[in-house]
Amino acid sequence: MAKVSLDKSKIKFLLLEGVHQSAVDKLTEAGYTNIEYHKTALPEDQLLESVKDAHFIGLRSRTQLTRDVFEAANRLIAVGCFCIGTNQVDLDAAQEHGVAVFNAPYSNTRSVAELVIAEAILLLRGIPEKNAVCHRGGWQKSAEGSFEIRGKTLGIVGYGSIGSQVSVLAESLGMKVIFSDVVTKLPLGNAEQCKDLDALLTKADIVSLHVPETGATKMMMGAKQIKLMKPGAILINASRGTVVDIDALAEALKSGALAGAAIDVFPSEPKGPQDEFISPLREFDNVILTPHIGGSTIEAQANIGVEVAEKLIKFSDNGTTTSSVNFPEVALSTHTNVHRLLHVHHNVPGVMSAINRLFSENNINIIGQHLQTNEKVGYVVIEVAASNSETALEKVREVEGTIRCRVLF
Ligand SMILES: NC(=O)C1=CN([C@@H]2O[C@H](COP(=O)(O)OP(=O)(O)OC[C@H]3O[C@@H](n4cnc5c(N)ncnc54)[C@H](O)[C@@H]3O)[C@@H](O)[C@H]2O)C=CC1
Ligand SMILES: O=C(O)C(=O)COP(=O)(O)O
Repeated sequence: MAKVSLDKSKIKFLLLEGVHQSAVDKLTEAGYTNIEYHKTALPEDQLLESVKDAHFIGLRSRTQLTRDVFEAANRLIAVGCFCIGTNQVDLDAAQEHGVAVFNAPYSNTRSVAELVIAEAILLLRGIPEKNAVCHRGGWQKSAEGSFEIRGKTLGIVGYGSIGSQVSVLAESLGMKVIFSDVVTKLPLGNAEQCKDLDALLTKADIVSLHVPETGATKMMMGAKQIKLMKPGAILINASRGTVVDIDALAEALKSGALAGAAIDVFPSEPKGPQDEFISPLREFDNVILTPHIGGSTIEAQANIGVEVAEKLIKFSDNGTTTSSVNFPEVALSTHTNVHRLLHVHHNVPGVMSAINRLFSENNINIIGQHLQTNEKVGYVVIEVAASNSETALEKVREVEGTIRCRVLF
């Protein structure tokens, strides 16, 4: 019988930005040996070249997967974001090209939350300045401007996985927690939801941002919002660099309106260690600057490697799209004695009836069918007898509205 599915050794995984070895190990164990591994993000021209024959891409927050990349990646079937954020991927373009995108929504939550709490303690004690003074030979032994975090009010903006985890840790340290979110959320512990961001800003001693990058969160902490913060308050941002107006923050620090800040993410981040980190915040000793390492712990990275690799393997091996961020979710068991056609199509009237008609006209029995749709695309998995799969694949590919179709033995 003619081959209708690729050998695993021919399925190329392009792994970027030093995703953890645990991902490589998982893929290899599952028989996927064609792995192009890069420790860093690739320059755009090199990325466009490397994606040409890639079936899967694995990346972190740095690599921008634009529409141009999807246009160049003819064979691509899925993207794995080995992180939480998916703003670096043009999800609409991915969907239009029939490419499923996965991420690791929880694996580095705790790492970010721990860092935020540590920064809150250090900043309220004025440690970053005192540390800098010591390094320069000084000795600033004073309680002036140093406070315990116990009893202080933490304002969490975005009460999702990370925000709510920060909330629990903060309360365990005796902080009062308030939060704002676009969605009404069940408060954990004694936390209280504020009516809006402005209300939170006027009450919090420390404001910590945990929103995703969206149109609505872009510059949500601008000059106006920063001015609403309490005199001597502290701002922590480990969400995305576009959320804070860095120049306005620098102004507030210069004038002494804010007592300090901890910033992990920036509007423009160096591409790698070879590039200089440029920011107006470099001059402030009372600002903790970190190179986007909120989720960078050994534990988080190892877990993320396994979690995302498993999602890609499942999708490749049996078509499961559970927890995809842009694709209709179909959960499938392993298939035995049948071949599976995985058909991605535009969600327009007539596609499914055309597919079913075609099966009936060609006398191909449908053993199982699993369909899920979202607003734009439909994903149908059709199980047929092995002897029918080649013809079935040939036929369904011709159905108008088809984006892509592959077959699994
Ligand atoms: N610094 C780092 O290394 C890391 C940064 N991140 C960033 O943290 C973000 C948050 O992560 P999670 O908590 O896991 O996400 P999540 O999706 O669980 O929570 C985000 C929360 O923000 C809320 N939200 C969305 N738009 C909002 C708006 N305009 N105003 C107020 N609230 C809004 C949502 O309703 C949700 O409750 C990620 O999207 C990512 O960008 C995540 C991991 C590591
Ligand atoms: O998980 C996220 O969204 C992050 O921002 C972490 O990104 P990274 O994997 O460290 O490039």
